[in-house]
This record gives sequence, C-alpha cells and structure tokens, in this order.
Amino acid sequence: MSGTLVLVRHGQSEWNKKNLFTGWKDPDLTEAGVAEAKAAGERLKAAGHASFDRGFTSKLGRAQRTLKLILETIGQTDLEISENVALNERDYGDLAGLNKDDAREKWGEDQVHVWRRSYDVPPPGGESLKDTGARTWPYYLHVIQPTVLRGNTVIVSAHGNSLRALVMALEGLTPDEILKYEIATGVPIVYKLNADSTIAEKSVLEA
Ligand SMILES: O=C(O)[C@H](O)COP(=O)(O)O
Repeated sequence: MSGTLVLVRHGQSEWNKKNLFTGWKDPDLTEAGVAEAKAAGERLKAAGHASFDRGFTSKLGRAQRTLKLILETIGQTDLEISENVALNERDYGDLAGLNKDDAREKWGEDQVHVWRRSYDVPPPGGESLKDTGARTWPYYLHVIQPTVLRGNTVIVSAHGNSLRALVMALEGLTPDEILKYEIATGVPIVYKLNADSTIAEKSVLEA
C-alpha cells in the first residue's frame, strides 16, 4: 500500500444556503458550514487521520476556511498548504449568482440538470465538468498524486464539481455514472492508493 488521499468538499456556504449558483464567486461559510467543517475534522480524527503531510486547496475562501477548520480540529495548524486555481469550483459562467429554482423555471428542470450534472455540456459562458477536469486532473497527476505516492497522507479541500471531476478520473466513472454522483458538503472521502496509483480502499466518513 502507498499513501492516503482525503478529498473533502467545503462546508455549506452562504450561497449554498440561498440556493444560488456560485462557481468562482467567493461567499464565506455559514455557521452550519463551519460546524460541518469541524465535524469533518472530528470524523477524520476518529478514523485515525489525526495528522497530514500536505494540504491542497483552491483559491476560494470557503474551501480554504474548511481546510483551516479541519486542521484546527485535529490540532495541526502548521501544515504546508498549496492553494491553486486548478482546484476551484466549476466556473458557472452566466448562471453565477442566479437562484437554482428560478433557473429551473426559466430554462426547465431538464436543461438545468444537464448544466449542473452532465459531463460535457457547459452552462452558458461557463465550464462543463469535462472543462473542469481538464485543469483539475493534470494538477492532480503532476502535483497531488506524486505527493501521495511518496507514502504521504494528503488532504484536498475543494468543491462539488472540481471534486466530481477528480473522482470521475480516479474511479474511472463513465459520463453516465458521474451524472448521478453527488458530493456532500463536509463529508471526507478517504482513498488508500496502491503504489501503482490504483485505489486499494475507499471509505466515506458520513455523519
Ligand atoms: O457552484 C455552486 O453553485 C455549487 O458549489 C455547486 O453547484 P451544483 O450543485 O449546481 O453543482
């Protein structure tokens, strides 16, 4: 067995709470989001992940703060963290700031679902999951994965769709399978990787 990779989506943001498309906008966590991040830290600790060798996050505050809260909870505040735009949420383009229910009324349930969950249909002016993967996957392969394969325990705090893109490639999911794949806020996904980078074990630390 080689290293351990933990993926976690940020806790609830102000815009998650208001049901707004967010993308590259930068709202803070809600109080519930802060509690989710702390609870994620507690669950990681309980599962034996009380210290990490390296952290990665996006350039957006909600993911950075989630990582900080997790690290404070496990008692490790000196971790080396890299922030990179490659891990940012999918760019929601013209939808950013719109209410998701209003969008369903305007464009129809099916169209909005395609924009939110399909593999290669971008929202107007924004990125498809495929476009998102075209930046997250190279960063994973060139920077994150080599760190894990050196035998390290690594945590990545990012976003619903940047993590869906990573999970799709990591687990070899098809465009059809990824359509149904949801990543909950503040729920760590723990992979143990083999030396050849395949997945040895996966666990999801739900509440
Ligand atoms: O950017 C957003 O609006 C959310 O973080 C993720 O949105 P989604 O559930 O529509 O993919």
